[in-house]
Amino acid sequence: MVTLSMMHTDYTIPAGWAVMVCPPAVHLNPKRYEDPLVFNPSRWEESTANNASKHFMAFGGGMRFCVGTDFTKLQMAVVLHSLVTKYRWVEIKGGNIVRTPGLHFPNGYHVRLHKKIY
Ligand code: HEM
Repeated sequence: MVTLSMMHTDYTIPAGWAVMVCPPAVHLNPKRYEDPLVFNPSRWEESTANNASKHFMAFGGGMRFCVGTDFTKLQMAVVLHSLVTKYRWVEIKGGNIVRTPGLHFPNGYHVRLHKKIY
């Protein structure tokens, strides 16, 4: 909560306003992440940091840092890898993306998965 009106860059933050961090805006910062809108899991290959930083806060930070972080990353790697390599994806309908700045699919995004036959 801002107790006294203050200026930040060109913006005035009036007294009484709450200031919150917007993680999606942080995670889509092109100055920090190359082509942030591109699905590129390989971007994390060189990453050694496992904790929150001011540039990565998907799992919170500080003393409330998500205890499921490592489990979740492993699950996502296994499930996503399987979905992408073992199935063919066919779009059915939807797919409009709204960033507000959170990611929303207002009409849903329907796909049909076909198991690949080798
Ligand atoms: C994509 C998956 C996940 C995301 C994005 C996520 C995100 C978060 C975030 C942002 C917090 C911090 C909340 C706060 O600051 O109050 C949190 C806390 C927590 N998460 Fe997760 N989480 C995920 C998966 C999981 C899983 C799979 C588990 C358990 C197996 C888990 C267990 C917890 C617990 C217990 C806390 C509270 C930690 C504490 O307060 O000390 N999370 N998570």
